[in-house]
Amino acid sequence: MIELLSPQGMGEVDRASAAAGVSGATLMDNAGRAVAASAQRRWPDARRVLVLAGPGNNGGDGFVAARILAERGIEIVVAALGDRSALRGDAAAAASAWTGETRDLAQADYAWPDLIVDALFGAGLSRPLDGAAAEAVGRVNASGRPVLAVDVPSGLDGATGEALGGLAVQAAATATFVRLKPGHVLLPGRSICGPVDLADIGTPAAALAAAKPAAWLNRPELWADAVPTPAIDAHKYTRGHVAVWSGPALRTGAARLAAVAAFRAGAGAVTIVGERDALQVHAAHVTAIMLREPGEDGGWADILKERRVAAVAIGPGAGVGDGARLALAQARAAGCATVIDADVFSMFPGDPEGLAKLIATGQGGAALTPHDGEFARLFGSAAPAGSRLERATAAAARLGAVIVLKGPDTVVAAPDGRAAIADNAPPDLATAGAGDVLAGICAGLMAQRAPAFEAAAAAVWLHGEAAKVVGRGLIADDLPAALPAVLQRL
Ligand SMILES: NC(=O)C1=CN([C@@H]2O[C@H](COP(=O)(O)OP(=O)(O)OC[C@H]3O[C@@H](n4cnc5c(N)ncnc54)[C@H](O)[C@@H]3O)[C@@H](O)[C@H]2O)[C@@H](O)CC1
Ligand SMILES: [K+]
Repeated sequence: MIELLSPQGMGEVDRASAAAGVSGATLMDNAGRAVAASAQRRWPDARRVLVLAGPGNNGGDGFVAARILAERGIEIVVAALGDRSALRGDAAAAASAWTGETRDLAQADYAWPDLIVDALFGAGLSRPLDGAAAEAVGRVNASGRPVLAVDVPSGLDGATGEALGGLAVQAAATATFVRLKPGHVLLPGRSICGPVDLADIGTPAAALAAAKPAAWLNRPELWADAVPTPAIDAHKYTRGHVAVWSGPALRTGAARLAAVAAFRAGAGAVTIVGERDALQVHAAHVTAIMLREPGEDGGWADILKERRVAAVAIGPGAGVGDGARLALAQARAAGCATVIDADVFSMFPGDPEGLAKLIATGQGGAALTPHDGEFARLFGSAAPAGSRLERATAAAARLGAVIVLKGPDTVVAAPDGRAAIADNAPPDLATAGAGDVLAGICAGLMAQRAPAFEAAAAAVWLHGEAAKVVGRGLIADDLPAALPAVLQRL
């Protein structure tokens, strides 16, 4: 499992390393060597390297990398921010061990190098860049030279993936240590970092053991054990029955996309429930999917109970009428796992507590799948602040449900604080109906008894992989049909 550690957590690990017998100087030496290795692996032909060294330990890593690369015959100039005598501790020692050319940052020649190593600021960045640092970053970005960033590109907040004050070095690659940070994965950070090399720098296991991950990268190792494969004696209802609530006749597409996706994700049976005129439209499109009127068989609540519905998807094309609201309440009361999307968020504008109360009436797992706009609508003026990771985590705790904050870096967060960030969604997924498919996959997995967090994380990953199978020209209708190829690979 790929853990993400906050920059603050990383600092604690570094301090615990010293207590466990591995000094900061050793870690810095290993970090600088890792930077030199990345530089030579990625830019084997670089003969002239400009190292920008800042006033803290990130700069210290830069001085070590400068020394190692110079020992290997590469021409190095270090351009340092601030006075060398102001350096402290390990960074001061690393700077003293560097005997080659050093100039003031303002004197750096950006036309000279084949490669720039950015060791201005790392985890210690505490405010937007200004003055000489800001000017240097502007010149680096205008230089057209490739940049290898040390730990994080200077200006980028490793916790949030945001450039503080909107200014950060644009790296061609980033060399980081021990663990990825959320800012390497969340956008725009992921784009600002380029590909990230992760190096072990000899951190003792005891120092890492106490570190609580800020999140995980959304990969199958995180949820594969919780996503079932059908048992040999399975029949359609034991595999899991999904009911999808449909809106009116002229808005049936979203519910149908969700229903087909739930089926492809492994539900044994899928029923679309809606008014007769809507079902007539569905009937022209679906075959194995069952169609029921909410009034039939004694009503929606009875369908849920008698047909042993395990999971309900409600929201895609649902409309905001009383019918959908009642259907949601009855799904919760019936103990169904519930995926809540789209129109449901418009039923509770600025009233997340109202939705939380309704969710709490049932025992089934619940996953909410808003995009940023729906998230804002649901939370109104009391929306949680911070990065997408922080907002999703806070929202999950407030709602007592899993939150899937959709976007190119979808965050899945659980009320207990676990979170997963996806980095596998191609831009082709920015297409109408893709969210309905995601809700359906999630419901299909929850119907198979996957817990809400694992089901949601798996759904997000499968959705991204299915989109990659289709590639350019993708429309949402293609996604369910691409799922078998992805499921086969698991
Ligand atoms: N033992 C350790 O702690 C290790 C740390 N490592 C490196 O150390 C880095 C963290 O070092 P530090 O905590 O010293 O932090 P940084 O080197 O990122 O920067 C800290 C310094 O910059 C100043 N500063 C912060 N924001 C500023 C701004 N906007 N403008 C001007 N000055 C600003 C701070 O006051 C401080 O002097 C990591 O990113 C990593 O590269 C590695 O050497 C591995 C071991
Ligand atoms: K840096």
